[in-house]
Amino acid sequence: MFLVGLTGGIASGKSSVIQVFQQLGCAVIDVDVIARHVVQPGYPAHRRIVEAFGTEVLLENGDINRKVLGDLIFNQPDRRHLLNTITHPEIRKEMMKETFKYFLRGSRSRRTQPLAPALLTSPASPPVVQGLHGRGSRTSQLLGALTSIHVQVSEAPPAFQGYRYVILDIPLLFETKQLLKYMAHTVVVYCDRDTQLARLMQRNHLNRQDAEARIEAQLPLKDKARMARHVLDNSGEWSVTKRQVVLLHAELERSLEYLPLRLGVLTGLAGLAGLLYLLTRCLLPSP
Ligand SMILES: Nc1ncnc2c1ncn2[C@@H]1O[C@H](COP(=O)(O)OP(=O)(O)OP(=O)(O)O)[C@@H](O)[C@H]1O
Repeated sequence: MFLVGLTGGIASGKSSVIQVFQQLGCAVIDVDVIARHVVQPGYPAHRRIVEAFGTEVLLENGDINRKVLGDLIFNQPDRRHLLNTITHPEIRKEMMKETFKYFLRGSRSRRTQPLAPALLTSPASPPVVQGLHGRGSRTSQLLGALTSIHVQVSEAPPAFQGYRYVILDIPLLFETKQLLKYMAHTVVVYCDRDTQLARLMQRNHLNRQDAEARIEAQLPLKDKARMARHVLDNSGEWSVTKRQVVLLHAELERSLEYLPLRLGVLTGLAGLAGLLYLLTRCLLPSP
């Protein structure tokens, strides 16, 4: 199994893309959900945050008041660093736990493939995607090859159990960089700025100025796209984005990067079984 970090910008389409991966049967971990989970009352990070920042960061029900905490660390690098040193190890631990659960669970990806057939029967020929760094022409070639790739996705023999890769949805993957080293692949859900602005204004009912301020507060999406190994260009029609997701899923499924960990675990288990066998033979009296 290997990890795939997925990120993007505000309203660039991350949640929409994640939904497609889920429909394809992929394992997805939302790191934002984990970050909220580990600071709940009763967890070590909650206690340490209260020790470090005082009870004024608490709501009446004992939950962390994220707004107050956010204001406290705003423009305060030392305090932000302190908060990160409290939360990041807990987030990492939880993330690894969730990943391990997926490692143990069987794959649903061979059984649930509702999206790909729908895409294949779509009568519309896919428009050319104008991606970054000349990706547009390559993307359209790949889109043309979708049919053969789909066959590989859906008809691959059930030669393995467990997920080959897990997607981690990490909004600040490139900003904090903390989790980058664990990712075998990085994916950015990109869309051009005008489209991002229009979608953000529409979705959040914002005026242009407020929407622009929110976009400006983030690392530019173009920079994130340059740092990523894969870019899903969501500037165009949704059907085009869905096809890109199917292609990327097929590429990741074909990758052999899942093998080292699986072989390592299998070798470890075999070694353990051998050891137990030898111990039993030595300790039990022979008949
Ligand atoms: N290709 C598309 N065509 C039209 N609308 C789209 C497309 N992709 C996404 N949208 C719309 O744009 C909005 C933003 O998408 P989405 O919520 O998936 O983005 P996000 O990156 O998860 O946003 P955030 O991080 O701000 O929560 C939504 O209203 C969604 O329906």
